[in-house]
Amino acid sequence: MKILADENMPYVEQLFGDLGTVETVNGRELTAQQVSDVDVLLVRSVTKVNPQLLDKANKLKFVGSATIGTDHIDMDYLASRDIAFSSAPGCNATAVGEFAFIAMLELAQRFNSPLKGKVVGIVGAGNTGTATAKCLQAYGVEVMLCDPLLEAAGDARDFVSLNTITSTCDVISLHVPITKIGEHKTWYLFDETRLNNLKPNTWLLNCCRGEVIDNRALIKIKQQRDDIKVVLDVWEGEPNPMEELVPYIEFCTPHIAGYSLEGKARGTFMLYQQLAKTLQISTNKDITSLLPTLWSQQVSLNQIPNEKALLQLVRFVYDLRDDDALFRNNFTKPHGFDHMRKNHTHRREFSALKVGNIGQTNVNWLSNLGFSGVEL
Ligand SMILES: NC(=O)C1=CN([C@@H]2O[C@H](COP(=O)(O)OP(=O)(O)OC[C@H]3O[C@@H](n4cnc5c(N)ncnc54)[C@H](O)[C@@H]3O)[C@@H](O)[C@H]2O)C=CC1
Ligand SMILES: O=C(O)C(=O)[C@H](O)COP(=O)(O)O
Repeated sequence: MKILADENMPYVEQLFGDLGTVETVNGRELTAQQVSDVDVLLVRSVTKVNPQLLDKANKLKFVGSATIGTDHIDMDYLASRDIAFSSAPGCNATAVGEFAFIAMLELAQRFNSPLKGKVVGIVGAGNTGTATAKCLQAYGVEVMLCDPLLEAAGDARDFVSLNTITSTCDVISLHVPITKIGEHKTWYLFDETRLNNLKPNTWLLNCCRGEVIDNRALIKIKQQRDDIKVVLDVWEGEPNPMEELVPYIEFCTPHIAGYSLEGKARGTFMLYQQLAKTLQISTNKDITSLLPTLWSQQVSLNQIPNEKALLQLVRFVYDLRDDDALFRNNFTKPHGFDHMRKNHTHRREFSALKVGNIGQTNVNWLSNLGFSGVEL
């Protein structure tokens, strides 16, 4: 069996090696010729899986995407060809939640304006939105959720409208899929009018898809309003972000909010399990044995961390400023955006670090945030 996989998919050989011959390719440049003789195709978000790519792939029986988003996949076409498909819902939700939380702590430090005490609006309360809310609530920050689809489906949580979010919240974090049609379409959900209506000093974070914000309108607004602070992990027109936009953004990253080692490994592992199910073979591998330990496994605290100390703790796991600096130096270089993604040093999730307490300090909220606990 020939298995063709995106080169940015860790652990693919370890997991799929026993099932067939694994070859890796540049997913953005994948051609119809390269997939013409494959049985299994494993992609990431940069590969458009459509008739143009697959028309010659007559042996293909399974397509897997190690991602949460599926906007790059023509599902109807796969169904019409009777090709099994699986994505990896939720695989990197923790990574995105922690990334958004870390970015908010960084903004708080930069503008000397504590996160604690602010109200954060989450737009899209699915896996990544909920993971973001979980971090914020563990730290004691008030969260408002906006998700008209979940609300209509009877989700028991409290929801508010998008207008309430923009008029009430100090921070807004976007976590919706990209959709171009329907009552709740998200393409340019934040258009010029909505951006104009943001209340003074709003912090706006986008970790979902670039086109949820009209990036040209964002440039225009930022030229007039320096009070709004923006963090972008995703960009309209990837892999070529608008060069004029970058100087207006506080923290810039190349679509790596979901790039924790755990998140990527989970994505590959979920596809391995789904392929095994499709082929009706039993699996004998587990994900934990694949993951290395963090360079430092444990830190001890002797007092309850204040916000500054919390930022130091999270920087110990992931320092967002490093990726921001790399971005600014590299995004205009040829293939710069994809090169940064390919060579990204996968950060670890909070759970990779054990946080213990010395003395009577209660750090339960840090376990709620995701850190592993340790008895000292
Ligand atoms: N930056 C990155 O590295 C990553 C980006 N993503 C992106 O984030 C998106 C969301 O991921 P998940 O939370 O896991 O998906 P999900 O499907 O679990 O949740 C998305 C939620 O958005 C809601 N929604 C849809 N339209 C809405 C609207 N107009 N207003 C408010 N809510 C709306 C849906 O009802 C759903 O509950 C993915 O589709 C993907 O495009 C996902 C993972 C990593
Ligand atoms: O899961 C998703 O959806 C994402 O946006 C991925 O984290 C993007 O990563 P790649 O698939 O482009 O490597």
